[in-house]
Amino acid sequence: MNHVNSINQTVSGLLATFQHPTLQKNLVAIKALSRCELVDGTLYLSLKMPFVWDSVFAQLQATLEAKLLAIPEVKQVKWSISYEVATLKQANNQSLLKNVKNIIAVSSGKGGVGKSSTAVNLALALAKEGGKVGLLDADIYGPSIPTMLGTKNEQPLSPDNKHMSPIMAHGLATSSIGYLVAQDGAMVWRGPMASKALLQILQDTLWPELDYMVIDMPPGTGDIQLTLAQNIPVTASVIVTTPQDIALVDARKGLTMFKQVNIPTLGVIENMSYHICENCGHHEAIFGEGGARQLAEQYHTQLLGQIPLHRSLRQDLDNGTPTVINQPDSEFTRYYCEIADSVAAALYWQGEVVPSAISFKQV
Ligand SMILES: Nc1ncnc2c1ncn2[C@@H]1O[C@H](COP(=O)(O)OP(=O)(O)OP(=O)(O)O)[C@@H](O)[C@H]1O
Repeated sequence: MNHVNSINQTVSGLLATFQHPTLQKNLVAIKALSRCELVDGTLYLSLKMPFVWDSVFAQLQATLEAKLLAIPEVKQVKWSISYEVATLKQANNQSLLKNVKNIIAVSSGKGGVGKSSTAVNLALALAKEGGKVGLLDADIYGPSIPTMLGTKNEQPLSPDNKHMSPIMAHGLATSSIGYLVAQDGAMVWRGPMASKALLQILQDTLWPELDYMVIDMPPGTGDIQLTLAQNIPVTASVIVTTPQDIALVDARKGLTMFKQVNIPTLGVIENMSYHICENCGHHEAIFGEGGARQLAEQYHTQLLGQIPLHRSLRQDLDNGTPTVINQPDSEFTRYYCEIADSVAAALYWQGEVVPSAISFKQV
């Protein structure tokens, strides 16, 4: 066997041993290695992944670095990662939205559990992990995304008097009904009207090419949510809950609703899992413990992650710079990034890949 082949085989063998919850098949099986080349003692390793994975990529490097440096010819390793995010088939065979590969609906059975906060930080974390990401605020009752992103005084421009440009915020392409109505304008929407308005915003926004669009759905499981879920070309959903019993009862209704309309659920995110005392760092489970995990098990889905209740998370949102932006190196951002990787991976493994030739076809 020649030298090059033997290094290739050693590297592949090592890569194949790397295990992580985001990998249902190993890196070699999914043909993730796009470059393996030894030049003057430097081993260039490049991965191309079908879902965002930056944080796990850092873990991979830490796990394998020493083993790679133990190969006699290798003096140093230069890693890189790129993405060709897969388009997964939409639920209910809905037509794809132009430029948008995958749509993730973030829902909650009950109001006030932190659905919008989670949607915003999840979208930012998907971007931080390597994706091109959009965020649509579909919470027609109280569109809070513009406040959370610090864009509430902005108004979308219309370059052709028909479509509108998204508002760019912290690297996300965003749109919200909040950009179009007066801030104190009380909105009384009936199901079909709300759904029509939302679909129009979704379709009339000039979205750039996006790997993931996160939709902040209105809270609850009534007619409006059902109509929206059925009419938006959603790929999959995520349910946000707190560990409190009453929130869990409503989260259950959310899981049932998506099942009824055949939209797969990727898992449950538990927000306000425990309170972190600002003075002493003590963790207290003020809303109870273990509820979301049990819920996920009962519905054969996964607990995607747990976010603590902490004053700085609220402050960051109130200031228009969510935690993933304002505290990029914090433990909170790490939690959101881990959730983002789990969401992106679950979407890929649960879904059916649409060949890339038709994935950008306009509807
Ligand atoms: N983990 C957290 N720690 C601290 N504050 C939080 C956390 N999650 C959410 N909040 C705060 O709780 C409030 C409600 O959050 P948010 O608006 O995201 O809830 P929601 O479920 O989207 O509400 P609605 O149902 O009204 O749309 C906000 O002020 C937000 O800043």
